[in-house]
Order: sequence, then structure tokens, then C-alpha cells
Amino acid sequence: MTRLSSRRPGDATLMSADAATFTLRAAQFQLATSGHRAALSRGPAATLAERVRTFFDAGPKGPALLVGALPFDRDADDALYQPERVLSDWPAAVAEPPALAGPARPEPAADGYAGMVSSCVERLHDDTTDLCKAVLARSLRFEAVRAVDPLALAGCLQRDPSVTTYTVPLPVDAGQAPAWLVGASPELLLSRRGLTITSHPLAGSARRSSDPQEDQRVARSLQASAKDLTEHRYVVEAIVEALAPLCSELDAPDVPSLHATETMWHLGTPIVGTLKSPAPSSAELAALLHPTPAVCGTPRESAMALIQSLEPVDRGFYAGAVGWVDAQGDGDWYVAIRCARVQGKDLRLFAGAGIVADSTPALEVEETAAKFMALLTALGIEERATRDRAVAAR
Ligand SMILES: C=C(O[C@H]1C=CC=C(C(=O)O)[C@@H]1O)C(=O)O
Repeated sequence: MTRLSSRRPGDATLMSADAATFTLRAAQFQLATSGHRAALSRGPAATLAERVRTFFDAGPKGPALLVGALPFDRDADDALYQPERVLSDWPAAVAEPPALAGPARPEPAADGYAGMVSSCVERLHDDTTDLCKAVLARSLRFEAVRAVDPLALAGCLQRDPSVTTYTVPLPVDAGQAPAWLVGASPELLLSRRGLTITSHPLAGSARRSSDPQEDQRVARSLQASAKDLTEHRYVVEAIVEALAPLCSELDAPDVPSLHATETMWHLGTPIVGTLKSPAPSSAELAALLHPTPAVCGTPRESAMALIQSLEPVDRGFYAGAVGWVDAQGDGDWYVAIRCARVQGKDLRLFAGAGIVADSTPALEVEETAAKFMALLTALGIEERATRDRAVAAR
């Protein structure tokens, strides 16, 4: 199977996208597939390992590969399928990203989101709850002047070399326009090659500055922020706790390091392990870890209940995971953040922030506004950054 391509997307003999085009482009690894040969039977995270095993055990013809997405909610159905073919040439965008037809429609408005954060902080101070952290998200809805080409949007997101861009077809009802999740994730949930696994959780964030000195000051202050270190620690603890019983070796540094995208600083921890044999597949491991406290919270069940009671929009596949698994169990799964659900002219951008007991509502509004910038910039509204920050924060 040809998965690794040394070709840079955009400079190849180009093919155009079909409604089932899947792309995942990381610094070291690129995968693009076309067509939809067979669907993996749909189901919740708890049954994914078994469904993947059954699929490959049947010895299907075609690429020995499943690609797709896990939704945020472990109980909702995932969307994995076997593609028709693995592309050796990167699929082309057929158009530029279209102009937006009007202003953002926030879901909820900034003051509504600040209110959600206040309710969450109150809950975190309540002695009768076991909640330690919850990640609260909001969205911005836009209409474009014409149908959005997911590959064009991904192409713009690829200007940031630090992220993994993705276009993942999503299930739609009969008769509806095709839908995709399109994004630029900085966060590796789980990668497996043979017995070696890696994960690179992120949590704790600050908006980068265009002034180099100020940018360094922001980075140092993030590294020293007790609130952000706490947010981060919950994520690393959950991942190490889940993986340790499956590994003969597992290494995670005690202190997180800085991880930069074009627009954000994050705290990150590189985790590396060796699986015991027989090793679970990458899909099984992703389903085990997901959703980590980077997108849900601690403990998972209490955080999930709070998210579902406070957020006005169903996350769908935002804050889920996107990736691939092959018949050997190898694969890569990225946390589905910094993304938009795209369907026809409709775009819904998502951003969330981890809330702990000493979070401040206004700062979490600003953090989510900063996280929208990757997508807003890709949509061509960078030049008006000041105004758009206001738009994103509204
Ligand atoms: C939930 C998101 O980011 C997560 C990943 C990195 C840092 C995060 C934070 O600092 O809150 C979030 O946990 C998002 O971008 O929508």
C-alpha cells in the first residue's frame, strides 16, 4: 500500500476531490484516499476494536485500510470506511476558499460563553462534585457565497507547517450535500507502528504575539502558569493511566514543554511507549483514550454530563478523533480540533478551552477567540485580524 508520499501537496499532478476524499497531512506522513468501498459497521467507541478486527479478519478486497472519524461522544456512532484507493498524487482543490457571505453567527455569543464558564467554575468549587476540569466549547457559524471546497480550505490551513491538516467525509442523510470535517490539529492522540506508540497531548494555551519579545514573554508565562499546568496534568495522567497496563515501557516527562503553532502556544508532553504483545490496534487505543481531558475533562463522566448540559450545540465530530488504521493495527489518530464542519455553503467553526477552578471567564472567551484564528485566517480574514478577533470574541 502506498501511504507515504514524499511529494508536497500542491506541486504534484493533481486530481480533484470526490465526496469521499479523505486526507491527513502531517509533517512526516501523508495519506490521501478516494472513493468509498465499504463502510465499517457503525457503532460506539466501546465496540470499535471488535468491529475493526471483524472487518480485517474477513480479508476484504481493496486497500487493507480504514479511515475516518470518531465523534466526541463515545456513545454516538463513529464513521470509518474502507476507501477505494490510496492516492499517490495529492488531490487538488477545485476552487479557492470562497468568500464569506456575512458575519459570524456565534453559538453562543461571548457573554453566553462567559456565563457557561462561570457556571462551570461554580461547579468546580462545589464540594459535592468530583469534577476537577471540564472543556467548554463554542462555535461560529458562517455562510459562504458558494459551496466550500474542503481541499481548498485544508490547503490554506497547510500554510502552518506545525499542524496536521485533515479533510474527513462525514455521514449525511440521503439527499443532503456532502459534509466534511476540515481542520488543522496540533494534537496527536495516538500513533502506532508495530509495538511502538506515541501520543502528544496538549492542554494549557496562550495566543501568540507578532512581537517576538512579547511572544517569548507569553510563552514563559504559560510555562509558569499554575492554572495551565493543572489543566495539562489531568490530560497526561489520564493517558498514562490508560496506556500503562498495555505497555512494557512508557515514558512521559514530568514537566511539559512548549509547543507552538502559527497562532497559539500550548503546553505539550511527548509520551512514548512499547506495547506488550499481542498489541491492540491503533483504533482500539484511540477509542480507549478518547475523549481525553484535553477535550472533555476529569473525571470523564462528570465532565461529559456538564458539557452536555451547558453547550447549546452538539459537538458531533468536533473534539473527536480523525485518522486511519490498517490490517496490522498500525495507524495515526489526531484530536479533531481547530476545525470546521463544512457542508455546502455552511461552515461551523469550533473552539474549546479547558476550565479549572481558577479559570476566569473573560480569559477563556479570549482563548477560544484565539483558537478560532487558525480557521479564520485560512478563510482569508487575516488582514482584518483586529476586527475578526472582535467577531470571534463576540
Ligand atoms: C479543545 C481545544 O483545545 C484543546 C487542545 C489544546 C489546548 C487546550 C486548552 O488549553 O484548553 C484544549 O485542551 C480546541 O482547540 O478546541
